[in-house]
Amino acid sequence: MSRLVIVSNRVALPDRTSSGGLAVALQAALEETGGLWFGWSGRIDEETSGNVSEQQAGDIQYVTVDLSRRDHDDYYNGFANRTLWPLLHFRVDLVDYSRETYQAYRRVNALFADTLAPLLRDDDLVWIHDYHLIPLAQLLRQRGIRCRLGFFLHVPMPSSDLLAALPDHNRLFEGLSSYDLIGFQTERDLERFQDYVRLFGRGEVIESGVLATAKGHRLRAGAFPISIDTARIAEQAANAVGKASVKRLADSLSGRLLAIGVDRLDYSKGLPERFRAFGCYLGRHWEQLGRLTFLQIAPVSRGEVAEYQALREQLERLTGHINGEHAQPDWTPMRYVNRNFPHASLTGFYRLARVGLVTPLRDGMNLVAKEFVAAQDPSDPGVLVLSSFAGAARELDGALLVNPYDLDGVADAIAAAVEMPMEERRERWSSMMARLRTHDITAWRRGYIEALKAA
Ligand SMILES: O=P(O)(O)OC[C@H]1O[C@H](O[C@H]2O[C@H](CO)[C@@H](O)[C@H](O)[C@H]2O)[C@H](O)[C@@H](O)[C@@H]1O
Ligand SMILES: O=c1ccn([C@@H]2O[C@H](COP(=O)(O)OP(=O)(O)O)[C@@H](O)[C@H]2O)c(=O)[nH]1
Repeated sequence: MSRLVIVSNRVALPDRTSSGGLAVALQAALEETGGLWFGWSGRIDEETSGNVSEQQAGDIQYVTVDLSRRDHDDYYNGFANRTLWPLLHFRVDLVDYSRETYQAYRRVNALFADTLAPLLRDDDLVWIHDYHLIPLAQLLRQRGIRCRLGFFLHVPMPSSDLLAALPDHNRLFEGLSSYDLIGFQTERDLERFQDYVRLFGRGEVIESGVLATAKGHRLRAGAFPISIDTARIAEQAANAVGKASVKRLADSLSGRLLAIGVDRLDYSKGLPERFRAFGCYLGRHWEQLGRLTFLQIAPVSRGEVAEYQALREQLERLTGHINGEHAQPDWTPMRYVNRNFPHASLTGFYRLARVGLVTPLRDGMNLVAKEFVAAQDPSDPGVLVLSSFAGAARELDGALLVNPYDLDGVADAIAAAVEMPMEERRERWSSMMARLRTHDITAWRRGYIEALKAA
């Protein structure tokens, strides 16, 4: 059997906590098969990049590389998170491009290729993840690597006119043609990629999912919606009811209903809009005043990047403003927490909630939406209010779908969730849960790996 080698910038090392969906999902996938996980150590060396560390946990071998302060600033904070991240989330207005950070991006990809190449065997299946590592396959091929190389994009693929705004976009996206298979979160992302290949890559779409590049190279692409370990989340949530942190939250509600949001503190998640929509709900639905408390968990993410710092300040102001306007002596409508919680508590929090608020402006998938559903009590499930701009909206048909820019619409959806009769809540939840039971993390991994073997 081939060994699975996963490569990603973010690695969920056994001794670290991280709150991104990629790390959570890949950890679950590797636990089933074992294999090698290669990527950044999460450590910054003041002097140089390239110090390699190894550790083993169960059947998973971790090999990671430290980055220098300069590479971390220019590759991770810079080109990955100030150029590609906003571009791929349709935020051309926030794109900050410089040749210097692009050079650093290529330099770190070359470092990854140099370190990884000697570890690879011919029959390995190498699965490379996300926008940090687009050029890696080309660089590995240049180093004589012949094994199968797959790529998965966790974030959205925007329309080709937006991609074309990136200087040197042809050179960057041409790198994708060295992969045997390119995976996207949704069919819509795949369609937009195919448009780009036709319009700007001078390639051809032979049939859906089979492309010919300008140089005549054939490659495959497909939609593989990522998912969660549904059974494990459901079990964790049921067990979490007895946990002290969950009991404390339940007691603190004093009989009121709970609405919950769980997101990295990122502008793609639509948090200012969500906070304002909650303020709108308090104003528009005064008949429900005092019935619902909103808890937003938002661990700080990419905190060295200016746009993320500005967002944090904006959310602090908004929370103060909304609470100041609507709080009563014995009730604060909004709780805002910048801490990272383990799944053992988080799943219990989801289960306590009547309303799950997942309203990103754009999101590749959004695993929180799926976790919220899987964590519910089948006899008394909560209601998911979900942005139609999250990849998850394509699958979770029992959610109340909203446009996150329509604050009144989101406010009305919150009110509808509060009033929704038990029978309708159960119906909506059952159809979503049925989907998540069959399309779980194992189905995602198997679906992709089978397609990579066949490519
Ligand atoms: O590694 P970080 O910079 O701390 O960021 C965390 C991750 O954020 C993004 O996650 C995406 O992947 C999820 C799983 O497929 C998906 O549900 C979500 O919609 C995406 O935003 C990013 O793409 C990852 O590379 C980061 O590790
Ligand atoms: O305090 C937290 C906040 C988030 N998460 C996890 O981080 C992931 C977030 O993934 P999602 O796809 O929703 O968004 P991303 O952060 O990857 O953009 C989910 O598994 C969450 O349960 C967590 O473990 N603790």
